[in-house]
Amino acid sequence: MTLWPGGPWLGGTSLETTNHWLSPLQVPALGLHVGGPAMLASQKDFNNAVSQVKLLKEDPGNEVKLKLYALYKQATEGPCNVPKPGMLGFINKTKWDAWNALGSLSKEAARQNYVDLVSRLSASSESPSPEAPAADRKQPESDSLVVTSEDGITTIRLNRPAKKNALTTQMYRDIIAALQAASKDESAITVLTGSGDYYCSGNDLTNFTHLPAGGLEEMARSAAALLRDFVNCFIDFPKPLVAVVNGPAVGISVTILGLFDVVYATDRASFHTPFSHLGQSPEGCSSYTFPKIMGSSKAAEMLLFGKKLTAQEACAQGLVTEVFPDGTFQKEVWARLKAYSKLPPNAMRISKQIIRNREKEKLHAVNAEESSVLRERWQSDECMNAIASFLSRKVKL
Ligand SMILES: CCCCCC/C=C/C(=O)SCCNC(=O)CCNC(=O)[C@H](O)C(C)(C)COP(=O)(O)OP(=O)(O)OC[C@H]1O[C@@H](n2cnc3c(N)ncnc32)[C@H](O)[C@@H]1OP(=O)(O)O
Repeated sequence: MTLWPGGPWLGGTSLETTNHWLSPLQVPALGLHVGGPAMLASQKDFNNAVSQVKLLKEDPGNEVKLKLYALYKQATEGPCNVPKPGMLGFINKTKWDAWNALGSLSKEAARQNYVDLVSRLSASSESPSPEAPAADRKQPESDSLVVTSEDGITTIRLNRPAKKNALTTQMYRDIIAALQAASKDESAITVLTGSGDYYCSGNDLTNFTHLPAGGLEEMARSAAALLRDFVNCFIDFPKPLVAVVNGPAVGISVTILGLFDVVYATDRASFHTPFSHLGQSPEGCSSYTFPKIMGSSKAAEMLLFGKKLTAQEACAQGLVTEVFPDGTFQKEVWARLKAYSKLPPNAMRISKQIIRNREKEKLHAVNAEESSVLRERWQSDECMNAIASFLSRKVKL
């Protein structure tokens, strides 16, 4: 919805009664000037600003347009003096509210505030956008992650195919940075996928071999903190997040799927969470999301006994949205995502917000608990022995 559908931003309005709930003293809280006439803009400055506003390259958004409207009315007509529109005149009522909220701000101060606001808008529309597509922003520290932005989709690609896209500590950090950037860029949808035949083989087990000066205890502490930050980014990610599961998925790459909005998988994919085999315990909020998604006994079979699911089974249990034949997987999935990326981005964000907000507090609490349990597990003999077995090539999952 736009507040000025099809018309000029500063279109007129017919309004009724006054209702001042925002006093002039509260106006500075909105970043508005209430100072004396000595520092105020001239009528000419104001007229220039009115012309300049029509030349802005970018639509400043409804909130700013509303502020501009209110200041313009205050500067040209003084305090709101027209009747408040009825409930059905929603747009006019919103505009009236904005004007009326300026209370008894003087015409001169309103003029100055209008000029200041337009000058800030002009400056920011001329400088490069801070929300450039991810492809134009700082790339990850290593080649193991590739971030691109195209057709309204930011794609975060795990790119370590020789190691089945196992996640190094640097990759966790780079994914965090990529998600933070994607949450602010211009794309409508964000995708996580993998290069090569695997989606991801989970945590790189050699992460546990780089012991810091503080020893095992310090390693476990810092890994738990990183894990918690990593999962928090998925919990809080504000846009539609889609997993394009291009092959088998193991460990944390499976558990975080419960935090994605949509999961598309090739029929070659499998889903494996061998935590008990590794002397570890679930993470990625799966101890909460999996029982919710698939029921407690199916979740237990995966999370306690490490049952590996085929793509079809994962789909039947609700972890995967849809399975595609491997031969047409990429073509079908990207065509669909391109179409979805054309949907109104704000509507998608808001819908996600409504769905996620109800759960956010719980998810953060679960993440904190899972990370702290793992911190202990990583220092256990069971875990150390399992990792040593993998690294000495005795065990493959
Ligand atoms: C900040 C810390 C947060 C921690 C969060 C907690 C996360 C928990 C988990 O994710 S638990 C799951 C951990 N993952 C695994 O246990 C998988 C281990 N890998 C395997 O079992 C197998 O490699 C396989 C089944 C994934 C694939 O088998 P295969 O097709 O036979 O390939 P290779 O084994 O020959 O693998 C090729 C190459 O990649 C190396 N590699 C694969 N996965 C990992 C891994 N997870 N960690 C380290 N290295 C991995 C493998 O060693 C081979 O390397 P090489 O060619 O021999 O140098």
